Amino acid sequence: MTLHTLEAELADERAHLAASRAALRRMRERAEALFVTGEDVAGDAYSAETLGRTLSRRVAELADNPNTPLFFGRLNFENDERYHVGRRHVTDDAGEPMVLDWRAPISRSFYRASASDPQGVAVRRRFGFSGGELTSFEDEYLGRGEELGTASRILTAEIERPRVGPMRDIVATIQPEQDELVRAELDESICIQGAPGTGKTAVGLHRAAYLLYLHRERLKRAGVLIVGPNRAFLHYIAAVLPALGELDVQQATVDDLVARVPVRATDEPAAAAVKQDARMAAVLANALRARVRTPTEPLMVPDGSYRWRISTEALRRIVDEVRREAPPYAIGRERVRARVVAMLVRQAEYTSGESPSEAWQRRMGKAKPVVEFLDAVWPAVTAEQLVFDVLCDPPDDLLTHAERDAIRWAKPPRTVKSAKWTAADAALVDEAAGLIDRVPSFGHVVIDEAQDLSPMQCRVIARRSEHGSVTLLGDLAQGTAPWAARDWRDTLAHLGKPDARVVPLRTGFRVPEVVLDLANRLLPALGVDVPEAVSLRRDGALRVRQVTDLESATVTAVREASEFDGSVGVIAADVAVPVLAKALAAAGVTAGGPDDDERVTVMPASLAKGLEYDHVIVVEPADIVAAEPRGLHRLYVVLTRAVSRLDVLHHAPLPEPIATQRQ
Ligand SMILES: Nc1ncnc2c1ncn2[C@@H]1O[C@H](COP(=O)(O)OP(=O)(O)OP(=O)(O)O)[C@@H](O)[C@H]1O
Repeated sequence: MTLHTLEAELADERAHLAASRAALRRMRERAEALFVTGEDVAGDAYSAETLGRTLSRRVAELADNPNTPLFFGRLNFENDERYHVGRRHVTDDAGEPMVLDWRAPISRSFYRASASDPQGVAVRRRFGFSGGELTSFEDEYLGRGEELGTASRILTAEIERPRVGPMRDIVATIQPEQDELVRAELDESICIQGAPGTGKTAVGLHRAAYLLYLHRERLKRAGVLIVGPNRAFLHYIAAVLPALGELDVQQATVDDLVARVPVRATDEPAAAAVKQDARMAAVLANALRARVRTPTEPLMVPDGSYRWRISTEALRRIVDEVRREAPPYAIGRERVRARVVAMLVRQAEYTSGESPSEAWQRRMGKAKPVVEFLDAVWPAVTAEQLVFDVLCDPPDDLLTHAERDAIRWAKPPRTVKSAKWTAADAALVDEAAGLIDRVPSFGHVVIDEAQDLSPMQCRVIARRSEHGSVTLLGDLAQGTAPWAARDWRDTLAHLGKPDARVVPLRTGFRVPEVVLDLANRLLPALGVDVPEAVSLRRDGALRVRQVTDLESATVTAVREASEFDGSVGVIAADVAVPVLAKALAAAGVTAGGPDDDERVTVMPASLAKGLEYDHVIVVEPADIVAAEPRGLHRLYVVLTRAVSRLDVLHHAPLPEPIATQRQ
């Protein structure tokens, strides 16, 4: 292409961008006008409110961010059809498409077409932007067998771009192996095993956006949930889905999901290990089942001049039947009540020849002898009470003596209300609540950093995805919890999705090759069978230095790092964080904590999972390793947070696997 035609093409594309922006503005104005008149057209207050909410959401979805390009690609098909591909549909006043949503079926070829399978695409064009300004483009003549693949300059620039602030979407550069996962069917549950920086989180979030686009009504009703390991992580990913126009997604940690009791205590490791074990589900189920008693006497219900009677035998049959049906406990109680009332109805009909009224039936259901009977054979119980009783005196059916001792309350609280629950107790209470009543299920749940979920935490999520599907994201090598998974099949079984496909992702988009080489030296010591990531990035820098004074070396390293663009993360053992933060403050460096959006962050190693910084300064790896039983796994997580440069500062000798060069 000559310079002249190149300039002319750029000018055309810029004109299309401007026209698309104007069209989007008009779409928004129309939505706003509808929003204003919505109240007049809706028949009643309720519909007005629902319509108002839908329209105001629509207005919000059509917001245009001047720094985010409206389109990032173009497809020219062999049949001369031409489409721009972007973050959302934009149509002109006549309803003709100006930009196609990246999730539309036609857009799929933007991600999947290749020289060997052009899918009817003659030319694929990628656009380069700088701050919302269209600055360049790159053409691939797939129809002629030409393709750039990962050699694309625009892809490389996007991957190597300095990071600032929260995570961004990757719609412009989703890779074919990622796209296959993003566009998997709603009914399919998938587990993605990927080394650090292979785009698992990105894929999970884009899959959520894709499914919402394709199954909007169904998922709006049931909901989509993203589960992340902690608040800092949720904060980091929070902007991705709204940037893709998806505002209706709930984000939570497992602790948020089970927050029906306040957490005011922590468990000893031995107690936590037992409480997080899957057997606790059976312990609770057995304890609940044991509350149901076999009726031993007949039931007499006085009713005016009558006195109805149900024999012990008939009552037994009712209770046994409901037991066999095994509904949630509270529903079981109501079923027994309903069947008792049905027997009373039959007796009344037989005696009077008439069907008793519904009011009579309600009255019978609440009659004192009926309630006393229910309280005796199928007593009502709360989830809190059930767990309280189990922890006061753990039953001996499934746990060993030592395990029972580990979880037994040393000093039992006087009442359920005064109990000091731990995080693991909260999951037990949630389990109990799930045994007692039905839990509404989300349509789709994305679970990030899933390798750290305990069996009981998996069950918390399983209850909320029973009628939906899941996308499980994780890396067995990054498992730091005592109960971290060693085999995805176990996690999937606890999640109730044993047949989910386990798919590996291997191409690393974050961590430069030199840094990955260092981190990969830890892999053989981690005891898990996972493939190493292969980095796409040949740039980046690694410095490993032994220093005499860690604090002053950290201050110097932060100053040096601040010379470059992008974020700086100082990661150290949790106990060292206050000391380092103080040293930085004393030196006049502004640094934030996990929840701030400062350019420099001092991050405890235990919260670094899932995050990334352009420049990472790891302080004293030996302390990070020594701080916890799975310290080497933690170090692997920490070393793989760097996007461009990694400084390792140590005073003590480096941990063995990274002290020696790999052969
Ligand atoms: N196709 C892509 N194009 C551009 N950037 C990408 C692509 N895929 C991933 N990235 C970038 O690579 C980085 C790592 O992605 P992400 O956090 O999703 O990886 P991850 O596998 O979840 O990592 P970890 O296991 O460390 O949590 C992010 O900055 C993301 O934007």
